[in-house]
Amino acid sequence: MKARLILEDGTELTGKSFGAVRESYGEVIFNTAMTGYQEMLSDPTGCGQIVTMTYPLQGNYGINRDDFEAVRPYLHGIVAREHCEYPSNFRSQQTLDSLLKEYDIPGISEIDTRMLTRRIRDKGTMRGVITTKNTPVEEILETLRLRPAQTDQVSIVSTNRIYCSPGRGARIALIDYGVKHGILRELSNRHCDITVVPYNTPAKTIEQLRPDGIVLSNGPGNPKDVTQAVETVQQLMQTFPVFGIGLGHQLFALANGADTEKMKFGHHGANHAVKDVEQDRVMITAQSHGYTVTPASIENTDLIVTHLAVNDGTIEGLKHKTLPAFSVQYHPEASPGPEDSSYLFDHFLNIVVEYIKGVHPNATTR
Ligand SMILES: NC(=O)CC[C@H](N)C(=O)O
Repeated sequence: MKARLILEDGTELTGKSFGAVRESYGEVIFNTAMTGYQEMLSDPTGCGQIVTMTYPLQGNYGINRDDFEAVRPYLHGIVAREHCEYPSNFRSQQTLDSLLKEYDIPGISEIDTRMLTRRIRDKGTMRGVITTKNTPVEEILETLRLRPAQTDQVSIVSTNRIYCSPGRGARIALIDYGVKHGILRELSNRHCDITVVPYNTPAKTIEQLRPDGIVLSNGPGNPKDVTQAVETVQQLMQTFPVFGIGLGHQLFALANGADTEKMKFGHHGANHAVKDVEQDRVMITAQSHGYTVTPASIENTDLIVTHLAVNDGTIEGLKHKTLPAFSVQYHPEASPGPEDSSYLFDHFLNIVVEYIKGVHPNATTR
């Protein structure tokens, strides 16, 4: 069946429908990862996005039980050069097409994704629609113009009640703004006693859990849409070690008086070089963000820039001058992508152990 992708600048591309047959609106971004479509389409950070995959073939190794980054995918659509209907992989349990149908997510293939990516790079991220209907372009553009920007993504993807993933190690309160399973896996591998709390949990409730450290998760949308988070982070960082990832990094910056801004087309992929300025070392990282911390806004804060993106010099990591709190814009849990940065979880847990010793000088069990 024929489908069209229409962008707010009037671009109209015709391709072939796969996945759900449904009209879907979203922010059209491009992702440069060469593998990992299952992880990317189930990363809650993508809630509200139509993702153009720059790697030309999608679906060729199918979908398996184990590589999801959330219980369900939240993407608003996927754009591919070529979609493979007959996957070949020993782990494959279903096709990309059937997964998208199951969750009512439309896909469009046979699109010139190189041209589309260049257009997004030139004009910046644009809103768009995938549709199989024959609605005239002018009518669709008018609907796009009138549609308010989505601001409720975090409340859609966050858990709505507290749950535990028990362990015998450090007790970590993880604030779920749209957490990827990769972060839970990294903490579980290190025996953490994890309590996941909804995005709007008050600081007092989190304090009552008596955590040893706080992780602020990744998540979708504009950090400024998560209004109550700033105050919560401000309170928690006075008492506990804090590690922010992705949206958690941006909220940590806002909580310290810095500012964030929208990027032209963001960083989405599994091959972004980041420089650790203190260690003078470069890592290849997984990234997925459309917002960034404004460099000039750091000046009068207690924050220090620890990491920079090699391609465009944007801020990729921060730490507090005096408190045991730090954050990274990229994804140290990879999923998908290189695991160069998993040492950050060890770094955080070392800080947590120091904190435990400070609070309980005789602690021996951890
Ligand atoms: N990686 C993330 O958590 C993304 C943060 C935020 N939604 C952004 O697009 O910038």
